[in-house]
Amino acid sequence: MKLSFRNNVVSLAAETPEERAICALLRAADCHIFQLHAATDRGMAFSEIGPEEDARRAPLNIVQSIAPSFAPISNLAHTPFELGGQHYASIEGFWQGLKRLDPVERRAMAKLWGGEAKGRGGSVDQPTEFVYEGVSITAGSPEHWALMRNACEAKFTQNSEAREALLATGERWLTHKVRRDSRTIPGVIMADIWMRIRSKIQEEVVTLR
Ligand SMILES: Nc1nc(O)c(N)c(N[C@@H]2O[C@H](COP(=O)(O)O)[C@@H](O)[C@H]2O)n1
Repeated sequence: MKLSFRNNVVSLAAETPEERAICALLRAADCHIFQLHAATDRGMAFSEIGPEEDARRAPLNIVQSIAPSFAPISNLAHTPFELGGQHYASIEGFWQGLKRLDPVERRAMAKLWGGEAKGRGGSVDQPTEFVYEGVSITAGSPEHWALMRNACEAKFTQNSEAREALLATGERWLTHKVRRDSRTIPGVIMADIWMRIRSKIQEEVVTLR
């Protein structure tokens, strides 16, 4: 094995068939992070930490423009689900519909997703009080957030693509930082909802094994 250290890069070149076999095995860990153990000048060892993204444990900011593998987590994504006997095309369609007091308009919002749901919803202010399933709710209250949590639970339970995307975030911290934070569902509350649902689904997966 030839060993060199130049420009902060440790290079190892296989010379024997055995060493080439080890290199072939390590191809599965291409781009993974390894920790260097070099306590003496006789040799060294590298222990695997894991894939780069997981190893760095960088928080993931869940927004519509995130990498496609995580995009179904976004509230704007087209992730059909049902709640209270009603069909919704996205969480955003559900959430923005709560701003409409007219049931026909609320149902129309339920069919939307993406920028259209966000844009049409943003064109009206959230009334301070609104009624959902016969219950009067104060905008921006924990009861309002509970509606978001219920809708997200329905989405991640019923929509396998969204559930797999959420599980694929592993243990990473989730955030929801957007240009202008919502006054009714602040980003920290939204991210907390996703992480709590993720923990619940992870526990269910473990119990099913
Ligand atoms: N800019 C932007 N990108 C995304 O990917 C988003 N999910 C959001 N925000 C969503 O908008 C809703 C709150 O809107 P209001 O403050 O009630 O108008 C909520 O679903 C956020 O996730 N923004």
